[in-house]
Amino acid sequence: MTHPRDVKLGARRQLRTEASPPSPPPVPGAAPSPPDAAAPLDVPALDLAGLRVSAGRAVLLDGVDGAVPAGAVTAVVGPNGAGKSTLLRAVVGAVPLDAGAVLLSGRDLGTLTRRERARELALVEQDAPADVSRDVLDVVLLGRTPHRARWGADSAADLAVARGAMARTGAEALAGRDFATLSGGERQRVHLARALAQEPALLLLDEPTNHLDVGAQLAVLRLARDLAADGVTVLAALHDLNHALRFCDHVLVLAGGTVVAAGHPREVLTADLVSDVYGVRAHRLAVAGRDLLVLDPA
Ligand SMILES: Nc1ncnc2c1ncn2[C@@H]1O[C@H](COP(=O)(O)OP(=O)(O)OP(=O)(O)O)[C@@H](O)[C@H]1O
Repeated sequence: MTHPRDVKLGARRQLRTEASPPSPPPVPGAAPSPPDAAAPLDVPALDLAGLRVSAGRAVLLDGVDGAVPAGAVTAVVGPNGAGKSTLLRAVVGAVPLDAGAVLLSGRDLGTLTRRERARELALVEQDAPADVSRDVLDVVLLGRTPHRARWGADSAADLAVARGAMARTGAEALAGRDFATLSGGERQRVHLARALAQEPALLLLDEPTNHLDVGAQLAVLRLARDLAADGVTVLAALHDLNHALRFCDHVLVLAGGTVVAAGHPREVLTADLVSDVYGVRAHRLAVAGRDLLVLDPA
C-alpha cells in the first residue's frame, strides 16, 4: 500500500518535486491553516489500491494508487478529463471497478451494501440533478435515509440533524423553498447540507466551489476544514490550485487517469509540476505569508 506522504506515485510519468519552502507566518483573520508539511499525517482513512475503471473501450482510471489521510482535507487536482469525477464516483461505488479495491479504515467498500456504504460516505456531485420540484428541507432529509428504519418516518432527531446541516452550509434560509427554483449556488449549499445530514465519515466533494461566489467558495472550504477538525475525512476535486495550497493537508494529482504525484500541497504543487501537468507557465510566490501560484499561458 502506498504511504500517504509519498510525493511521487504512479509509473506513467515521473515528476520532479522540491523541498518544502519554510512555513509562512500566520495571517491575522486567516482561515485555520492545514497542518505544516513536516507534521505527520495519521493513518489513511481511505486506501486506493490499483483502481481501474473503463467505459466501453475507454480506460478512465488506470492503476490508481493512493492514500487519503483520516480527519484531513485532501484535494484531487488535475486537468479536465484527468479522471477526478470518475475517481470520486468509483470510491462511492457509482461506477464499477474493473480491478483494484477501495478500503475505508481497512474495510473493502466493495463488500458493503449500498445502505452500509451510505452511512459511511457521502458524495456531492458536480452536476447533481437540479430540476426536482421538492421542498428544500425534504431534499436535505434524504441524507437521513441510510440511518432510518426502512419504512420509518423522519424523527425529531433526523429533523434536528437536517436543520443543523443546513445551518452549517448557510442553507437555513432556504427551508420551505422549492428546490427547483433555487440558483446554482443555493442548490450547491442544499446538496452539501444533504451530504452532511448523512453524517458521513468520508465526505467526497466534486468541485464544491462551482457556482459559488468568492465569499461562498471560501466559506465552503473553511467548512471542509472544520469538518476535518471534527474527524471527518474530506476528499475534494478542486480546479483552483491556490485553494488546494491554502486549505488542504494532502493532494493527489491525477493526469491521464492515474496519480502522478501525491503529498503535502506545498511539497507537490511546485511550479515545475503544475507546468508539466497543466501545460501552463507557473510561478510560485509567497505573498502576505501565503504560497500562491500565478499562472500564464504556455
Ligand atoms: N461513460 C463514458 N464513456 C467514455 N468516456 C467517458 C465516460 N465517462 C467519462 N469518460 C471520459 O473519462 C475521462 C475522465 O472523466 P472525468 O469526468 O472523470 O474527468 P475530470 O477530471 O473530472 O474532468 P473535469 O475537470 O473536466 O470535470 C474524460 O476523458 C471523459 O470524457
